[in-house]
Formats: sequence, C-alpha cells, structure tokens
Amino acid sequence: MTVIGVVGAGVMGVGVAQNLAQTGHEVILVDTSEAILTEALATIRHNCRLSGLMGGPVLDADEVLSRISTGIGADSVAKADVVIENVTENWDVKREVYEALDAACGAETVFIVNTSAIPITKVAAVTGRPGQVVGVHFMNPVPAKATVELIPGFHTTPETVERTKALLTAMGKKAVDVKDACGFISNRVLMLTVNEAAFLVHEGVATAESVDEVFRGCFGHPMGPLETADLIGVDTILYSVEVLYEHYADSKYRPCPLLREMTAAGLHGRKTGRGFYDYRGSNRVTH
Ligand SMILES: NC(=O)c1ccc[n+]([C@@H]2O[C@H](COP(=O)([O-])OP(=O)(O)OC[C@H]3O[C@@H](n4cnc5c(N)ncnc54)[C@H](O)[C@@H]3O)[C@@H](O)[C@H]2O)c1
Repeated sequence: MTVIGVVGAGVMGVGVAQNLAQTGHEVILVDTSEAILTEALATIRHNCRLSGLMGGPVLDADEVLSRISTGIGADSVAKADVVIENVTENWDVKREVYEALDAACGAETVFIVNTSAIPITKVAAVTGRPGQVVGVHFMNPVPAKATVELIPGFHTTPETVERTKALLTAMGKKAVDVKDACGFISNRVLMLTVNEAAFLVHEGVATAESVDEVFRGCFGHPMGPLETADLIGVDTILYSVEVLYEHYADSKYRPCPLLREMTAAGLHGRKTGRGFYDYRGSNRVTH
C-alpha cells in the first residue's frame, strides 16, 4: 500500500488529503499544531457529508477519515512513499519545510510541490534529490476539480513523472503538462486578472459585486475574479502575486495595496469568514 504524506492542512492540504483518502490511499496529514489538524479533520468530515449533495460522489465520512492519520513535523512522514506539500506560499516557509523533509524521508520518497507560482527547480535545489521533486498545481476545491498542471523541474526524472502521473490517475485527475515557468499557465493569467480586479475596487471604480457581475453576466464565467480570490484565499493571492513580481521583476505584477491591507487585517476570504464578501451571516454581502 502506498503511503502518502500531505504536509500543510489548510485549504489545499485538506482537499488533497480527502481526495487521496476517498480514492483508497493511506494518508498522513501534517501541520504545525493539533488545533489546526483537528479543524482539518472536521472540515473533511463536513465536506464528505456535502459531497453527494454538491454533485460529487456519495462518501462515507468515517471510512474516508479512517484512512487519514495526523502528525506534527517532518518526521511524521518519514515512511511515506510520496509527500505532497501544501504549506503557505512563502519561500522561507517552503524552504524550511523541504530541508526538514529531505532530512527525514527515505531516499526513494518523491516530493510533490503544490504551489501557485514558485518554480519547481528552485524548490528541488534545496533538497538532495532534485530528480524526485515535481510540481503539481492542484485546483481548488481539490476533490471537485479533475484537471491539474504537472510541472517537471530541470532535474526531474522521467521515472518521477511516471510515478506522479500514476498517482494522479488513481486520484481521478487529468494532468496538463507545463514547463517550469513561475506561475505556470493558470496563475500567469489568473493572478494578473485578480490583482487588476482588486485595483478596480481599490480605486473606487466599481464594487466587488459589480466586477464579479461583469465576469459572470457578460463573459459567462461561473465565478468572478474577486469571488475566486475569496475562494483561493486573499493572502494566498497576495503571496502569489509577490512571487510573480519578484521572479519576473516586471511591474505588471505589482501587488494591489488593497490585497496587502486585507491580508494584514485578516480578511483572507472564505477561510476566515470575510474577504471581498462577508460569509459570516446566512447571506453573503459585499464590503
Ligand atoms: N488556495 C488555493 O486555491 C490554491 C490553489 C492551488 C495551489 N495553492 C498553493 O497551495 C499551497 C497551500 O495553499 P493553501 O491555500 O492551502 O494555504 P493555507 O494558508 O490555507 O494553508 C497553509 C497551511 O500550511 C501550514 N503550514 C505552514 N508552515 C508549515 C510547516 N512548517 N509545516 C507544516 N504545515 C505548515 C499552515 O499552518 C496552514 O495550515 C500554497 O503554496 C498555495 O500557493 C493554493
């Protein structure tokens, strides 16, 4: 039986762990505190119960959760065959996590980097196993999104790519191949759109509701860019735009000050109850 370590139990780690467990994999879910892990398991239970109602598979929450154990620190995943990392989109945080994972895990363990924008080759370089580091950009919510971006780094071996593809197929995912360029396909485009949409609100040109209405009503998108920002996490949007800005040294990626203000104020979107919209009451309202 393949054992998969899932490091980071936030928005993405919770979805990756659930997706793996509901497709029969043994999962060790890791974060920095028991409180975060307890909340993560409660979220998975809740999402399993909702799955059938939302058009997904009907799931037995107890059965899914029986395949997930939890731990704190890299040593918890020392025996994992594959580790899927989903920690905060911040280079200093990711670097420390990879140094610890590299020291803790066996030589054969494959590291899958789930990042919005950070180049995979940069991550691989802080490990002693660059051939076994590969990027998979999962989409949110993970169990509901069938397509991912698959990003080999400079040194990633064909064997690592094949092992990763086999795991993705077993998770029910289709992989789109992308070269290792910061932001890949999705976030080179999406982050610019969300950042510019935030500027429209910041400058008082339109409300968040109006911006999203144009995308839904005029372009037929199921969600507008600012609803999407709240789903992804406003903090994660800011960190991703910062990664793009720093990497390309191009002013087109300059982060909107409103994203900084909202991140500092804890308005991170759905996960904190407030973002561009307020999710705390029964009705969503715009700020
Ligand atoms: N949110 C999205 O829609 C989305 C989509 C695709 C990819 N991503 C990427 O996935 C990654 C995770 O994003 P997220 O939205 O889940 O963020 P999040 O803020 O919801 O969760 C990050 C988690 O990492 C944990 N963490 C931080 N340091 C850690 C450490 N040293 N060890 C273990 N856990 C640690 C935090 O406690 C937190 O629970 C980021 O790189 C992000 O860019 C996010």
